[in-house]
Amino acid sequence: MPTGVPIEIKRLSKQFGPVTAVERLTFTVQPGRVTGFLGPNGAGKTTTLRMLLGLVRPTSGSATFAGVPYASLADPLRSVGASLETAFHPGRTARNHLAVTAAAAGIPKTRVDEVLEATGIHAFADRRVGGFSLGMRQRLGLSYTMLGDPGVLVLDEPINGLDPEGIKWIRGFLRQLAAEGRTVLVSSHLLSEVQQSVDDVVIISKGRLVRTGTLASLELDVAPQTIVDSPDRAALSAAMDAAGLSHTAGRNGLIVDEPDPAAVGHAAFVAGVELAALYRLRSGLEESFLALVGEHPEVPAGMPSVQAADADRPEAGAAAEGGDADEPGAPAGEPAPGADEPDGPGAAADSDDTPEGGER
Ligand SMILES: Nc1ncnc2c1ncn2[C@@H]1O[C@H](COP(=O)(O)OP(=O)(O)OP(=O)(O)O)[C@@H](O)[C@H]1O
Repeated sequence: MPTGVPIEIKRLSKQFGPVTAVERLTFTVQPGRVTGFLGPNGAGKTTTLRMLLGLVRPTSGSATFAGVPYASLADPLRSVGASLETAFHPGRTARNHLAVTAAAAGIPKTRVDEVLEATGIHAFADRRVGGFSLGMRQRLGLSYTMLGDPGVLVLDEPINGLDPEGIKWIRGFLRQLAAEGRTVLVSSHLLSEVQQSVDDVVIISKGRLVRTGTLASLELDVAPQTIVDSPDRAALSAAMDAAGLSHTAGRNGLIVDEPDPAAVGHAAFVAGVELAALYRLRSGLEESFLALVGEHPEVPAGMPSVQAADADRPEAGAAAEGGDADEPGAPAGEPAPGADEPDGPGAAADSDDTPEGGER
């Protein structure tokens, strides 16, 4: 069974002329786990992966497999399977594509059928790729990455385009690869897309690292807040101030940085303020992610923001109207808790190389 090695990104930067695509990125991807490499469009994911695979020269820093750059790997196809930039000719069959690559890499022909079986497209092996759906192409891309039975998999948006059944399948597939001890790095611009597949996350925004850690640690970060309202909001605000509870004004009341509605209710009670609503507001993981990458979902005024914020049921005795969630993007949205600053200002890694032309 192939064993994975860590992917090590160290102070990696890439400058394209005036555009800083990646800036001093440092993180490690561990074997035996599925890691989500996340960030909105344009965050620098593809550029990072291209540097990792030796397709783009870094301006500074390094991207290696246990210290070895891709270009120096003794047997790249058997070490690293990558779905980046795999273009399939529409007129050729799936089997033909894989057979050609296998022959060139000295991989036995029998492996072609094995990977087609493993990715569930064996029945379509002799069909032309031009007729494949996006989901079938994704599976073919995965077959390709698996040809050399590599210990490391680098998959660019592999879930994009899959139907619900395909999504369910790939979750199990990725988990199995990690359980076998492989290193599995999966990029996506949506946390919700990979949330059920990944153990760890690396989140980037504008080329910079904003967060690494386990998915569970990100979940813990989703700090609930309390919504409280009163016929006399000014008095309520003063009551919160008096109790030392920081808050901001929302559409449905005050948003208080306190997870326990009882504490908020008590503060109002002490000040003799009548309440009209009191309930807990809990943001979802996706909102936490959006806040981290600086993209707050907008919800039109008056619309229940069900997808933007998942308000807990109003607490007993509260007069909340239908558990209407308040402001979207509710977590305080510290842009980078745990952000890794790999080096200080003026570090050598800051130096800008001359950008190469013609890349991409
Ligand atoms: N060859 C290039 N020349 C100039 N700018 C580039 C080049 N490649 C990428 N960029 C810029 O670098 C930034 C990061 O792009 P990149 O494609 O790495 O982001 P991404 O996170 O992969 O986004 P997406 O999911 O949309 O591909 C963007 O501003 C992009 O326009």
